[in-house]
Formats: sequence, structure tokens, C-alpha cells
Amino acid sequence: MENGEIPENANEHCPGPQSDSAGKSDACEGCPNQQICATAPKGPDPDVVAIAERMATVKHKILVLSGKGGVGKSTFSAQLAFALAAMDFQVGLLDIDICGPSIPKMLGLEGQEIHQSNLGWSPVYVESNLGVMSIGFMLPEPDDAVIWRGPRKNALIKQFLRDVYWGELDFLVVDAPPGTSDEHISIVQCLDAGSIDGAIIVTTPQQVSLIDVRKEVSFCKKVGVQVLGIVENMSGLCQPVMDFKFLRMTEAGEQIDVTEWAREHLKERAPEFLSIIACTEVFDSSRGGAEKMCREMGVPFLGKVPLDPQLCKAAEEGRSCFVDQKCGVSAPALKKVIDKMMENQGLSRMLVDNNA
Ligand SMILES: Nc1ncnc2c1ncn2[C@@H]1O[C@H](COP(=O)(O)OP(=O)(O)OP(=O)(O)O)[C@@H](O)[C@H]1O
Repeated sequence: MENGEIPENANEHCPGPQSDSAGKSDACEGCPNQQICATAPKGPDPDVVAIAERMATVKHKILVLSGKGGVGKSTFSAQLAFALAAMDFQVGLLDIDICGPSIPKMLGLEGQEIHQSNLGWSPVYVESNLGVMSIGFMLPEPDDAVIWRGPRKNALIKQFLRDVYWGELDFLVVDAPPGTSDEHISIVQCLDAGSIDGAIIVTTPQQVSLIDVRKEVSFCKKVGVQVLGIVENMSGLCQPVMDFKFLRMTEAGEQIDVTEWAREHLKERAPEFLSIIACTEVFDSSRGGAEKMCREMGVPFLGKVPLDPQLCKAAEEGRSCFVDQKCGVSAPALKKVIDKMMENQGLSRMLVDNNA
């Protein structure tokens, strides 16, 4: 238990041997270290001191959270990092989704490796002002499963925060796994909740996802992290009419692909349809979706981002959705969300200073 490290054989959700509840919390029941933790003298964790020194060059730290998996949290983190970098900020993107790191792929950095210098681990750079760190860069095979218990995850997160040399950063965006588990407790403890600007929570509009968002908001309140706002992702499907596939149902229930016929028909008879974007609701939001929940919980609503096949493609190919006109429906929506967050936090002023 040197340096306040969580021992390998500790229970899941170990609060850490330096914590006030060490040896006394519910998670400590039956742990072989319970007795030592409960009686050992407490002092400042030297790692946390080293992390604070390392993080002194980072102006703003933003966590990206979600209650459920698959709601678009990593996609949002990646595009937020691209957007901030495009505004000429110096940006770091840290992936602490240790068991399912998708950030290397979403930034187009698959197969890259981390290098070490005398200053520490070097992030992998997309551009000179956008560096990325992820366990995904350390796996010998991309298909390797990472099956780690809490203490090991905690140790890696500490190492990421203490040993990565980011240099001067305007923003560090942290992409967390879904839920409120070991990684979340670790990042908040290591960074010190008070030094984190806040958390953006990503959800889809349906109730099953929103229920978990409430837990996420409650986690943030408990640990003292401000909720910067909630983003409703996959909020309806929107795409140009001409990108749809058209099917005709026969009486026997068979589906016949009539896409070619329908497109030609539209071009000839109703060319104005070529510029129409069709939207439909995919997930049930009849109970008001994230916006209503934000009003109830007293947290900011940042906006809606529609399901856009082009955004999915950009994420698959590790591209920014902001550089060309391909993500015509999702990119402006994402930009609005990011602008609103910056505005709410008074960060837009940085942009003015940056461009001065
Ligand atoms: N608005 C969107 N339109 C289209 N596809 C999207 C959108 N948001 C996310 N996706 C796609 O949905 C899939 C899941 O997204 P993503 O991996 O970002 O979710 P996640 O919440 O980070 O999941 P996990 O936490 O399980 O890693 C990805 O293929 C992503 O490209």
C-alpha cells in the first residue's frame, strides 16, 4: 500500500487507502486490507500531489459522461475535441474507457503507439494542437480484452494523469466509460473534483437512458462536479430524402426495393424534393426527453443532435464532422451544443482572446 496505491487484492469500488472512509465503507466489507486501512494514518496521497503539479498547465478540464453505453458519448467527446482544436485551442483528449477504448479509432489513430520522452509519456497527435491518450494505444492486439479489476484501472488512470506530458493545454476532454464506476471515482479523486470545470452528460431521448442520466447527475452532485449540461443525441433521424432507401410492401408482406424507380420519379416529377431533409423520431420522446428532465433536475440542457448516418461514417473513419459539408444535419447541431456550453461557462471569451 505504498504511496496510497489501491492494493491489487482490494474489493471492487475500493474508496482508496487514503480516503476518510478507508476500511469503513460498505465496499470494504470482507476486504483482506480492511483492518490496515481502517487504522493506518492518513495523509495526502503523493500521487495526487504529483497529478496536481502535472495538471497545473491545463486550463480547463471537461468530463464527458453517460448513464448507458452506446448513446454516442465517445462520438461527442471526439467531435468536441475536433471542434475545440478547430477554434485554435490547444486540446488534449484522454480516454479512460479502459475496457472499451474507442477514441483511437474515432480520431483516426488506430495502430499508433505511445512514445516516452524524459518529460513523460507523449500523447499521440492528430494535429499539433490535438493530442490523444488512450489504453487503446497500449494493446498489442486491437481485439485484446482488458479484464481489469478496480485497483488496476485506478492505477492506470493515475498514471495517465501523472505521467502524460501534455504541455500547455486550454482544454483536457476526458471520455469516461458509461455509468458511475471505478473509473469515475478515480478520475474525480485524482483530479480533485474542485479543479474540474464540469461534466457534459450524453443521453438518447428515451426513458431507459434518461433514468440512468438522473443517476449520473446525482453522482456529479455527490462528488461535487458541476453538470455543464445534458446533450440529447440520436434525437430523431434526419437525412436528405435522396439518401433514403425506398421499399414497396406486397400484399404477401414481401419487401421490394424500388429505390431507383422512386429516385428517378422524384427527380423528374418533384425535383424540389432533392433539397429536402426528412426527419423522423426513432426513440420515443413523448415524455419530454432530456429537455424536460433538465428542467426538473435544474441542470442546463445543451441541445439535440439528430441521428445522422454521415456522423456515424465520420466517426468510423476517424474524421472531424466539421471540416466538410457532409454531416449537414449533425455538424451544425453539435456546433450549437458546443457553443452553448462555452457561452454558459463564459468560455467564449477565450475564443475572442484567442483570435485577438
Ligand atoms: N448522432 C449520431 N448519428 C449517427 N450515429 C451516431 C450518432 N452518435 C453516435 N453514433 C454512432 O453510434 C455508435 C455508438 O456511439 P459511441 O461509441 O460514441 O457511444 P458510447 O456512448 O461512447 O458507447 P460506449 O460507452 O459503449 O463506448 C457509433 O458507431 C457512433 O458512430
